[in-house]
Amino acid sequence: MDYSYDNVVPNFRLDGRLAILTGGSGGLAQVISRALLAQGADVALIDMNLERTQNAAKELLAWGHDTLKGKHESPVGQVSAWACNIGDAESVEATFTSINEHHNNIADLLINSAGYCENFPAEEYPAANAEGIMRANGLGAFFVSQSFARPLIQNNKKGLIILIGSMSGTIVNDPQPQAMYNMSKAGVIHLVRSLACEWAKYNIRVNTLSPGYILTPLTRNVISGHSEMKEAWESKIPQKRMAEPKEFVGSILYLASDTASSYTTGHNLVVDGGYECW
Ligand SMILES: NC(=O)c1ccc[n+]([C@@H]2O[C@H](COP(=O)([O-])OP(=O)(O)OC[C@H]3O[C@@H](n4cnc5c(N)ncnc54)[C@H](O)[C@@H]3O)[C@@H](O)[C@H]2O)c1
Ligand SMILES: OC[C@@H](O)C(O)[C@H](O)CO
Repeated sequence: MDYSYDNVVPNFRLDGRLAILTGGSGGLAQVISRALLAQGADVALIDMNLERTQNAAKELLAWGHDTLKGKHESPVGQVSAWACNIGDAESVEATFTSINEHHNNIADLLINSAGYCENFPAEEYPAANAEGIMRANGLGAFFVSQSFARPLIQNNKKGLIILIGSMSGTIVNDPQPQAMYNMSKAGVIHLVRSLACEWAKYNIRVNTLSPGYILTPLTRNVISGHSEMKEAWESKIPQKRMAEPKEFVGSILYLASDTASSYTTGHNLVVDGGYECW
């Protein structure tokens, strides 16, 4: 047995890696992107609106230069910003090709954080909305995985995909009605299992990170003006509070690390303050 330091202690550095982070100007992405940069990765942010994404990229890089100076020997990574609707397969393919060309690398870490939630009673859910959310949250997760994996497979390079699911993929939230969001996230969790099995032979690991309630713009939309909603949610969480985005960084770095999670694929890592236990 090799008991050398490197064989025993996992390494969470991401030097030389090119990470693509969708939903790149969103609440969860703001902290995940900083963690990726801090660990040495180059980061390409994708979101719907170019200006917002460019602003997020500027803030990220400024944070990197202010905060990471002297923290590690490697220089602060490159950051880029891209506008793309992940529900549009052609646009996803073109964007991923441009990202790899721009960074002169093949992206080997994908974190799909793009997504949204909306509330309609199931019997009144408009068909166009149902299609829209399934396209973004469900098909979008598939399209970004395809465009990420193709060049890796062609170039025989290993890679890691983390699709952000939700506890809504395995439980039904209460009291807000969100059948299509729940269906989309259940789809993501099983998509991950399918891709993990198909792509293990290419050295591409695929996992889901499923958060519980996090304080971000997504949930603020739901609870703004409805403090009773937040109270109802928190009463059902054993830890009795919503999460902060920073509480997901450890899980992301665990799944992204080749040494810490080399034997983890097809997994749904639920981080929910204990919500699913009750
Ligand atoms: N906030 C929570 O409580 C919570 C809990 C569980 C899971 N999640 C999931 O975490 C992820 C991040 O959510 P967040 O809380 O940061 O929300 P957020 O609204 O702050 O960020 C989501 C981002 O995704 C982008 N986006 C939406 N549809 C897109 C599309 N079709 N193409 C490209 N970008 C798109 C939005 O513009 C937004 O910037 C989502 O997938 C969400 O479903 C959130
Ligand atoms: O289940 C937690 C999240 O997916 C999300 O915050 C919620 O479902 C929004 O209503």
